[in-house]
Amino acid sequence: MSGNRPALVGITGGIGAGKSTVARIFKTLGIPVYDADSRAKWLMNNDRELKEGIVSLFGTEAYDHQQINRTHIARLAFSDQSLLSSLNALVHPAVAKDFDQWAGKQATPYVLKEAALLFESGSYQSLSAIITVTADESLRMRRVLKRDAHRTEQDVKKMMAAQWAEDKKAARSQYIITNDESKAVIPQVLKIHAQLLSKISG
Ligand SMILES: CC(C)(COP(=O)(O)OP(=O)(O)OC[C@H]1O[C@@H](n2cnc3c(N)ncnc32)[C@H](O)[C@@H]1O)[C@@H](O)C(=O)NCCC(=O)NCCS
Ligand SMILES: Nc1ncnc2c1ncn2[C@@H]1O[C@H](COP(=O)(O)OP(=O)(O)OP(=O)(O)O)[C@@H](O)[C@H]1O
Repeated sequence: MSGNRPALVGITGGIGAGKSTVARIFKTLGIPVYDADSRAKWLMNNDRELKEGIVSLFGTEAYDHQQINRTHIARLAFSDQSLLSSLNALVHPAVAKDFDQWAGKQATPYVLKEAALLFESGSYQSLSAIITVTADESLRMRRVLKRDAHRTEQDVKKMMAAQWAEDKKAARSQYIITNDESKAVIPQVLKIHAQLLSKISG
């Protein structure tokens, strides 16, 4: 993990695990964070080629006043595995390219790519290390239902079914952060931050 560009570190975890919450702590340490969910949406709203691909998959209803219709796309994609794979095949390469450009502009020892699907999308292969944030499924479900009033338990179950199980992600990760409210999170972040800095400088 050396060179002029920052080392690329992924932070992942299932829906509701607390990736964004943990990533915010890294941000307070000065580490730039690329938020794949929100960049994906920005690209889906602004990249002409991507927009055309999405309309061809989901129809003109995919956009409402030039903005992606998230409810429409989520309802269809999370109920149809092949449609979800086609959506992923359009969006993930665009996000990978955007991340690469973004990372090239950062000047810190490492940057974080925050994404729910680092393993599933294969993008882990271009990263030096992966941090997985874990919490059990029932806690994740409770958190998401509390955070996202528009989602039902059924909606969240479908999203979970489209993601790898946490233990499978954790087994392939270099660092694990337990975010199940049994263990303080900040000390775990500080330890990993120090380990990453030492690995990069050494
Ligand atoms: C279906 C969409 C429009 C729903 O938008 P919405 O604002 O309701 O949800 P949001 O994007 O915030 O996602 C919430 C969570 O759902 C899960 N999720 C999102 N996309 C996917 C996916 N393709 N497969 C599995 N889980 C997913 C993640 O845990 C994510 O953090 C949106 O999630 C989307 O476009 N997904 C496909 C693109 C993608 O894979 N984005 C993820 C980052 S690359
Ligand atoms: N340790 C914690 N204690 C209490 N609430 C928490 C904790 N960690 C996360 N949360 C809450 O749980 C919800 C989910 O967390 P967060 O949005 O960080 O998860 P995420 O993994 O980024 O989810 P998604 O995959 O949906 O983007 C948020 O409302 C957040 O405030």
